[in-house]
Amino acid sequence: MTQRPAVLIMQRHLAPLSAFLEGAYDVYRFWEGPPIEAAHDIRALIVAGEFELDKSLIERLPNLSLIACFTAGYDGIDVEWCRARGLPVTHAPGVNHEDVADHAIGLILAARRQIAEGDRTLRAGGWSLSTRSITTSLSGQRLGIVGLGHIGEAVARRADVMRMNVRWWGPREKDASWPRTDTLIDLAQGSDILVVACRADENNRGLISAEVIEALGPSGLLVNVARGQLVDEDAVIAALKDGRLGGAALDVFAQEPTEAARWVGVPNTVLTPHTGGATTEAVQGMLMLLLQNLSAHFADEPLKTPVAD
Ligand SMILES: NC(=O)c1ccc[n+]([C@@H]2O[C@H](COP(=O)([O-])OP(=O)(O)OC[C@H]3O[C@@H](n4cnc5c(N)ncnc54)[C@H](O)[C@@H]3O)[C@@H](O)[C@H]2O)c1
Ligand SMILES: O=C(O)[C@H](O)CO
Repeated sequence: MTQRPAVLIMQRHLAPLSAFLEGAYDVYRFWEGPPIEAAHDIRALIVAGEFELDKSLIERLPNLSLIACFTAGYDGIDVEWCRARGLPVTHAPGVNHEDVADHAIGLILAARRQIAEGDRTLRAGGWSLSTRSITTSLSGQRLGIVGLGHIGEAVARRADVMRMNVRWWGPREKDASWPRTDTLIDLAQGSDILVVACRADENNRGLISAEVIEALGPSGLLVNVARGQLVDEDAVIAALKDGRLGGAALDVFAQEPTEAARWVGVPNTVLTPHTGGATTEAVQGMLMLLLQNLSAHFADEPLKTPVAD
């Protein structure tokens, strides 16, 4: 009988994948203890791309031949380093972007129309007939998108229907229906709402800097559905506290899970725990790609969705 390939799942929240892998693979789980005995057998790592992948672990697995990333983002993986060791990396592009775009619009609505705050006020008995909050209309708002990839485009399409005025910025010009600004600062200065939707890598850490936040200004809303490391989070908190930034609606954070205490007393924020792409449907699509990549790899066939660059 030929030996089944062994795979190692790195993060505990990916544990449900075991049930789909065990038919074809010997499955190890990192949180159950480093796979010292099985180190020689492990052929693939299964990872969530937002967590830093420990290079020293990779070096301890002599027969590792694939890094299979369950997620769209792969910022935690040093792809060049892996490539230099002949280790291909796969990910799950083009599967969860519509859900993330829905989430971004949800965050914008929650923040601008005070839906989350209204819910809190009502439940605390704060609804009185003597006052009524007046909120901001989304129609006509200038929406800036940082990174016009799968998510950025899906946000732009939704914003068009909602009669917002869309512009975008990214390092490369591309054929798109929406105008691209010359610089990120131009985009921030000319936006009421700035949605961060780009890939995160070592070159764009802190891209949404204090200067960009300043340019967005006291009535601007910052939305981040991409990665926390793209934003100078300390600068965002400071600007929110002293009114230099109007609001922030965030699904991703510098540290995940973010400390609840970090957000106490930070006004005009709507926060969600990195659930933008977490729908049953998207997860099924991501699982499908993971299984296809693994079986292609072990059959010596071309990978379905390798990291392209
Ligand atoms: N919140 C969530 O649950 C969730 C879900 C999926 C993806 N994400 C994150 O969102 C990112 C984008 O996802 P996608 O599916 O749109 O990926 P994508 O590859 O389709 O698009 C990424 C875009 O970023 C652009 N880009 C690269 N570097 C840039 C820079 N320095 N400045 C501006 N733009 C830049 C690229 O040109 C590309 O258009 C992922 O890499 C991931 O980190 C988050
Ligand atoms: O990149 C993704 O697919 C999501 O952020 C989940 O990690």
